[in-house]
Amino acid sequence: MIKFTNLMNKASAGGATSRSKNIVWHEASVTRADISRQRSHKSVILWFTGLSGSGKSTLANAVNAALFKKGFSTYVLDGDNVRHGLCKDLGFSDVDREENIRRISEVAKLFLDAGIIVLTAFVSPFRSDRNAARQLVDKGDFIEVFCSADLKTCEERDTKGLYAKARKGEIKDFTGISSPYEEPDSPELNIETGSRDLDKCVQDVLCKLSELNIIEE
Ligand SMILES: Nc1ncnc2c1ncn2[C@@H]1O[C@H](COP(=O)(O)OS(=O)(=O)O)[C@@H](OP(=O)(O)O)[C@H]1O
Ligand SMILES: Nc1ncnc2c1ncn2[C@@H]1O[C@H](COP(=O)(O)OP(=O)(O)O)[C@@H](O)[C@H]1O
Repeated sequence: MIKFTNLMNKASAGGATSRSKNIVWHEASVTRADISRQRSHKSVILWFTGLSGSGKSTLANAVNAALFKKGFSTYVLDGDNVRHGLCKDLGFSDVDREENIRRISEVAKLFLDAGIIVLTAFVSPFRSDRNAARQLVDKGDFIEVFCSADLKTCEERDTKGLYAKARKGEIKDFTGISSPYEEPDSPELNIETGSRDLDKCVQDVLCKLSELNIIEE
């Protein structure tokens, strides 16, 4: 299924560009490189994507705890939480999801500039939106972590009872049921969160960070 892009939305995006024409970029006096040197680690965006119930929040928070314990500066941006504040005006139509991911991508980029390892846990079902997030930052700054758990497993877990509601038609546009999930083509990490032990999944992520010289084990 192809994502429906609202033409009105595109038109207002053009308006935003013209509104910002008198705005001048101000260079920071403390740079990301300065922060990185002081903290002895690089910053990066770890972008967890997958179906509801695939294990994004669990894995992102477990990786966060492991990194925090080692003394790294980290932060988790979680879909459910962000939708209580910054994105509380958004629903789950294709257009709203696109705007949700656009805002989160910009916020994640700010965390990157602040020298923080930022872990985002959003369904982010559309390839184009995830690729747009990737394009916002330099090569190597964006690590896509596909939480790979099939629909059957996620539905059996149904930790929030949302699949049952979606099957009964009580929630519309539910990912995997009545709204598509487009799997990543070539994520930096493909983790079998449907079948692999959580501890092993955490190790997979830490190994990747070490291999990429983001952290030193
Ligand atoms: N229609 C529909 N589709 C998918 N998910 C739904 C929906 N309605 C509510 N929820 C709950 O909202 C969480 C997903 O929010 P996200 O911001 O991650 O979604 S998205 O990236 O904008 O697609 C998602 O959280 P997770 O289960 O942690 O993925 C659900 O709890
Ligand atoms: N390897 C794993 N990684 C992450 N979650 C797992 C794993 N194995 C089992 N789970 C379980 O799957 C459920 C996933 O829920 P959650 O993290 O809220 O998913 P999501 O954020 O993708 O909706 C949790 O109950 C978690 O304990």
